[in-house]
Amino acid sequence: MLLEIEGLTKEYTRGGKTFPAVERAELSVGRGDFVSIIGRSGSGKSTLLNMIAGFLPPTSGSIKLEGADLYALKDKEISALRNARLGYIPQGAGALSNLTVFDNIRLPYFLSRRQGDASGRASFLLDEVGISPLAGMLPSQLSGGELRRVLIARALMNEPDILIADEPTSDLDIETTGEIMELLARINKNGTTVLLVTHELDTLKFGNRVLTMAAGRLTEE
Ligand SMILES: Nc1ncnc2c1ncn2[C@@H]1O[C@H](COP(=O)(O)OP(=O)(O)OP(=O)(O)O)[C@@H](O)[C@H]1O
Repeated sequence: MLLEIEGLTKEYTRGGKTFPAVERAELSVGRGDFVSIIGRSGSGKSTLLNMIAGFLPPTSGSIKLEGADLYALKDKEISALRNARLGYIPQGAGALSNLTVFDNIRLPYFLSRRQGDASGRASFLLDEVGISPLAGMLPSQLSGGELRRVLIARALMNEPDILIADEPTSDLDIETTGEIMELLARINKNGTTVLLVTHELDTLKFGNRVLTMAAGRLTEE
């Protein structure tokens, strides 16, 4: 199994009270899956994704990537593994404002790997996500949909095993949302596993599995 989540719990303490933002979540994701997780604001979706992406240690439970327990690793090893094997598309903006589109896309490559043709791969990805003419622009010169494409290309730079997207269309209009979702579906068809968090029902049809998050509990339809 590519990704195996067992008994995953994250508790927060606020105002002297401890509560589970994610409670005993179970999820197995195989290669080639396109998994959508839908839930209302505050249901625990970002908390779950942040744990999967290696940013947030769980209170209990485990996350295994091809059998290797993520949080048994040291922080540095988690960062290296994230950079090499997980493509993370953050919510909202997320591109570095002083770098061009091209350099934003190449960035993950220079954070760890030093072999191969980074520029060639970045050019290929620019074309793949349909923004080749924008290579030399700065993020501030792009529309929301174009910026989203930059973040998708950047997440694909190191050929990740799994692409993780946190509400990638929440700030986009209906038409642009459709285009971005079709792009994600095509990337999935080409072999990349996708894990998407959303609160929009319309985006569910693009995946092959749907789970619901409600008050920290994850259930499959
Ligand atoms: N650092 C924190 N400390 C305490 N409580 C937190 C913290 N982060 C999130 N929470 C709470 O945990 C719950 C789950 O939050 P989370 O952000 O995971 O939900 P979400 O489903 O992603 O919401 P949204 O769609 O609005 O981003 C919420 O009640 C939230 O207020």
